Amino acid sequence: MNVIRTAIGLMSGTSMDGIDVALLRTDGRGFIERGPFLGVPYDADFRGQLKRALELARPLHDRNERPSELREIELELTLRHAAAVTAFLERFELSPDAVDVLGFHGQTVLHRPDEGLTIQIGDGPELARRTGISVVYDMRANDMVHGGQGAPLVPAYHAALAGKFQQAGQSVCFVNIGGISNLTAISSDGRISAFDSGPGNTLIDQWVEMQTGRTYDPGGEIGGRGKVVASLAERYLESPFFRSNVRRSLDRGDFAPLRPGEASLEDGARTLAHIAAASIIKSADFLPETPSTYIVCGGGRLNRTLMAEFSTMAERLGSNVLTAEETGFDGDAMEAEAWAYLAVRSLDGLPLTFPGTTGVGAPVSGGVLAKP
Ligand SMILES: Nc1ncnc2c1ncn2[C@@H]1O[C@H](COP(=O)(O)OP(=O)(O)OP(=O)(O)O)[C@@H](O)[C@H]1O
Ligand SMILES: CC(=O)N[C@H]1[C@@H]2OC[C@@H](O2)[C@@H](O)[C@@H]1O[C@H](C)C(=O)O
Repeated sequence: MNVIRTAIGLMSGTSMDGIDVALLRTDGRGFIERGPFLGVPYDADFRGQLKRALELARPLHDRNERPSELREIELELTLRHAAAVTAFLERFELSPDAVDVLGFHGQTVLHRPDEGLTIQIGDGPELARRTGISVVYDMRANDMVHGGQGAPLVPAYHAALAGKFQQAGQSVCFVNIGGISNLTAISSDGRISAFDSGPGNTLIDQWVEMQTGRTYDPGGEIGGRGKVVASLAERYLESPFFRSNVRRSLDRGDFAPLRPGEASLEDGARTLAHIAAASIIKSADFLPETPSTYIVCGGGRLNRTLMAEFSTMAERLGSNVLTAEETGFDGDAMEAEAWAYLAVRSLDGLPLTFPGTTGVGAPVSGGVLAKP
């Protein structure tokens, strides 16, 4: 009999906009009962500390190494996650005793799959002590030890959600448009193909923040007033990343930001939205079949300019584009839900990654358990 557990997933992603908190009741297999979600934004000062953490991590070669300043940021990140859990429990009137496990992603500060190196800061034992709840953390490392890319990990959860579409004989592709975008395609006969597909919001965010101080393009309104600069789009879309047969997982800094003066604010935002959309379509060429339906989650689904570009390109190829909400999901919550799901799978020693998701040689579990 599979044990159903109550799990809370904690995701702090490459956009560094805050902590996503989501509750799931699941057996880590086919039983999934989604619970509430809470987004806890970071203030500008801590976002600055996280960006500093990326700089501090750059010279590292050992995933456990923590120079003192990086260790301080890691502790602050951990305390903020503990506070987010407390706020979540209070908001939804839940006792810590009602929660079996926290799935704790932490913050990726360095990701070099070619070197078999990925570093997420976040102190799992400290989070367990602070919350009184068991924590599964460090879920990417074991995949890399076994030759995988260490990312993406949400595909195991997407595959569990796709069941209702498979029954209809449809091929469906989940698209997470986060800082980086990633795809999980489930073919009509159930085969999973997943990989990072290119820059998502991160180039748009960096461009808008550099020009206006705002951290993103709300609704894609700025881009909506611009036009695509073809020469800039070609520069990004000609990247070897889109031609390689090896699907590499990406780090936030793998695509250089636009430089000041290369375009007007509006044209730059529009061009980068176009690049984010075109990246998905170009990467989808590596899927075994063109998806009948794309289901878009992640913050990028709220950029109407990006979504209009993507819908036009996808529909030209005969695919339908829906947002997570149009298919009964919560596009903001899915990554945190996935981390709750993966934490339960980790407790049962079930695989988190597969040859079709990270390129790992064989299905492998992962994660480290810290008890309070
Ligand atoms: N209302 C909005 N309009 C336009 N864009 C938005 C809106 N809300 C969020 N975004 C975009 O979504 C981003 C956050 O998305 P999300 O939380 O999915 O990224 P992430 O999880 O940090 O990234 P990753 O999945 O790469 O780790 C923001 O940085 C912003 O670019
Ligand atoms: C190393 C790392 O943190 N990668 C992230 C990033 O953000 C999106 C994409 O690249 C994805 O591969 C991954 O996160 C999601 C949650 C994943 O592992 O599925």
